[in-house]
Amino acid sequence: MGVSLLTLISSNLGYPRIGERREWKRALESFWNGNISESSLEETLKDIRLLNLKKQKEKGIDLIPVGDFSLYDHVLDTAFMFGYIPSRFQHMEPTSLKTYFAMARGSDEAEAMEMTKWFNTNYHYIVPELENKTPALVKNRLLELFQEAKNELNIEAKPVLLGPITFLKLAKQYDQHDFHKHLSALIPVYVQLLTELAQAGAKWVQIDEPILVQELDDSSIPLFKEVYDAFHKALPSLNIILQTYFESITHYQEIVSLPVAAIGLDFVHDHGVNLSNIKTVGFPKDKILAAGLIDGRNIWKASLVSKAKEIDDLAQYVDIDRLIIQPSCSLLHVPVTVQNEQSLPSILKNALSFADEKLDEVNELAQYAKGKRTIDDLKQYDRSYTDFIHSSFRTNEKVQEATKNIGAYPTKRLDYTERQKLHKKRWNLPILPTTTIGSFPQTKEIRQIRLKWRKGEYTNEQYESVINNEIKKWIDIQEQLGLDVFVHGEFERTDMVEFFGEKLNGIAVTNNGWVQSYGSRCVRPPIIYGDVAFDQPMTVKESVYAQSLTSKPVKGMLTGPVTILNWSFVRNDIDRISVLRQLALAIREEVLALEKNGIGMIQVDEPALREGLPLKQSKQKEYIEGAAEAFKLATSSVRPETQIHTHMCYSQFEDIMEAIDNLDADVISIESSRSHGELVHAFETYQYKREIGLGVYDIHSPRIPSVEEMAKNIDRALAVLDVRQFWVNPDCGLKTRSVDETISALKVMVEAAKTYREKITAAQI
Ligand SMILES: CN1c2c(nc(N)[nH]c2=O)NC[C@@H]1CNc1ccc(C(=O)N[C@@H](CCC(=O)N[C@@H](CCC(=O)N[C@@H](CCC(=O)O)C(=O)O)C(=O)O)C(=O)O)cc1
Ligand SMILES: N[C@@H](CCS)C(=O)O
Ligand SMILES: [Zn+2]
Repeated sequence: MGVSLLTLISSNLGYPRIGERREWKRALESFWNGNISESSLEETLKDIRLLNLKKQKEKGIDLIPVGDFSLYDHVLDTAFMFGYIPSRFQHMEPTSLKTYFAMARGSDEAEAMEMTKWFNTNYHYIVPELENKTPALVKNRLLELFQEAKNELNIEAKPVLLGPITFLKLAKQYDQHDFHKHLSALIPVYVQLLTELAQAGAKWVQIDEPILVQELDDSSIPLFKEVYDAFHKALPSLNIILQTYFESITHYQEIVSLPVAAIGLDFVHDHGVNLSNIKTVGFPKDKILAAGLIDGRNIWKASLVSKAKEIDDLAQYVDIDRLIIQPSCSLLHVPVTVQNEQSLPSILKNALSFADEKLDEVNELAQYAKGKRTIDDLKQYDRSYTDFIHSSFRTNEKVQEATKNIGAYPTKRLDYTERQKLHKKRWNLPILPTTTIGSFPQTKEIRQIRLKWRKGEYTNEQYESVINNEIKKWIDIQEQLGLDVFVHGEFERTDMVEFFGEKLNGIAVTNNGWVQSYGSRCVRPPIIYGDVAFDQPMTVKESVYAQSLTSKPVKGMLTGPVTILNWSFVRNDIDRISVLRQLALAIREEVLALEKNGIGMIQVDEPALREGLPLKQSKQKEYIEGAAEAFKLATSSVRPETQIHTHMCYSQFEDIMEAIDNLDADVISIESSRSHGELVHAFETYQYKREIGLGVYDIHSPRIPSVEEMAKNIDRALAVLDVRQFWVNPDCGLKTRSVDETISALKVMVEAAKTYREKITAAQI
């Protein structure tokens, strides 16, 4: 250690994989569809990877990451590289792309691995399954990527890899008591990997241990010591950056004392705690501080003047030549560049900073730290954001007034058990009612017609008639399938959040602000830039039309306020709870409009509720209360006869059962099949009394599950839930599936429910 940086000063933690125009997604999907060969895929991906590296170099970044690029997910890459291939894929070739994609997406023979949220983000990772395997360095992909950067672009890159403790903490299919055994097996494999990198000339390696920002118990700390002592002992001259992000680290003193060259801390999302620790405890003189100063999670321009002051502040505790300036986390969570946005008002556009612009900000600050920029220079940069903040087009006084008087909106409904009686009488559904989550396939044809409509090549009437035809087609399909509660199919929506972002006042949407969500799937998070207000009904037309076609109940389908908040880029000049309340009041109006127009079941989706949970337990209660308040604000104004549904997916719910109960929804559907029944255990201890559908099949995989598989999932659920409270539904919406896959899988689902009903009726006789 004791490294001196000399001229080195700026770094990046990770760059978006998807390409400026989602070239990455298109290549992957073409390969999966059999339209391009493996070598053609590799070639396109290499081009994207090199372009990304080149851009970062041109932006003056000194430490450019490699290994952040992935063909699907970086956690899966880590598992794959170390040979953690679940037994159900063991018959496949361990290094082939086919095996890798089968693990991620499932195959005809084997279910996909579980996918869940990456900390508190809308990015999803594949959960490693250890199954008592002994790890080995099957293929050193980091070495290949390091050499590629060196040979092709003469870049001495910084390999980035997930640290062993975070990797194991995120993994499953092993006994927690064996944690240390698995860690001991992994350490030499990491050492081998690092040794090969060092031998190839790598001077810097970034090891991500984001688990350090969670409230780890004291017993975890010696594990970090064991790991990083081992790395240091084996490779004393390799500069390891121990990188954390998304919050402040716990056990500050112990962590900054670990034998690594640099500690990477987030100074944006740490609530001031990292800085305060530096000030009160100090920062080791022999270490480098990799300071995450530019927000990697939001899209507003930074105030470089304020950031420069933060650097000055840090420089009182850490020598300026021991500072690395960098974003707070990987830029995977923001779109590539503002340059390609043509439709935003210029005052808003000028206030935005995506990945490329953030790297410019990092570079500007690095120049400042080197004495090559003055505060006056930085003031120029800050002007456009200041203009935006002070502009009046963002303000809606009526909305501000309403949120100040939030107590005036009652949130208490008639008791759930009383409501349930009314609902049973109103709909008289069979036991184990079958339904779906909302969306049906968004086919290429629908998307292309939407594109034409947006370009003015289709009139509003033509577009609406296409959507209505789809609705009608799928109402008929649902009748034929024999489902009990229908949906209209969400064909008019690009995305469940973006759609509402487009319709509500105070929110802007982008043309090209894509961010990877899972696999090749991307989202364009809306930008909440001003006071949010309901303008006019957003979903009534389609729901009413669908309901007019059938005597079965059709669920109205909305996205809840918490999810809109968590899946958007949110203004940072007022607190999030105020924005949440504004959203809740806007959705409340839509709920009332649906009810007024005869829709009796209204589903308000909150899949992002768990995701917004603060990483620190101490802050979770406040968030949960705010989220429940917002959901109730949005949904409680309806008559007792109206049934409120909600839906959640992609998360662990075991620890928030009470919070889910507190939403006071009548029916909830939760994703559960991909976690192979783990959620079901929560109901052994938590007495959940409301109606509930635990997803009986995984919608991410093209595979059609058998009646037996679905029946197994129903069995599992009914072991802990009363048959009268259970609904049968898929895990999530079906927008990503093909028409054939959807119909085939739903046929099986309805058959599984019917078989079960008959079994129960026979048993009762
Ligand atoms: C439930 N999920 C969601 C999350 N976050 C959200 N914001 N929304 C969600 O639904 N987080 C958790 C999960 C993640 N799940 C998904 C599932 C599916 C997708 C997905 O399919 N994304 C699409 C993009 C969707 C979209 O906006 N489509 C536009 C078309 C845009 C486009 O590509 N246009 C083309 C022309 C049309 C064509 O040829 O296809 C073009 O411009 O060139 C639309 O429908 O109009 C994706 O493609 O990745 C995401 C998250
Ligand atoms: N209603 C939405 C929920 C996704 S989480 C859908 O079905 O796509
Ligand atoms: Zn879902």
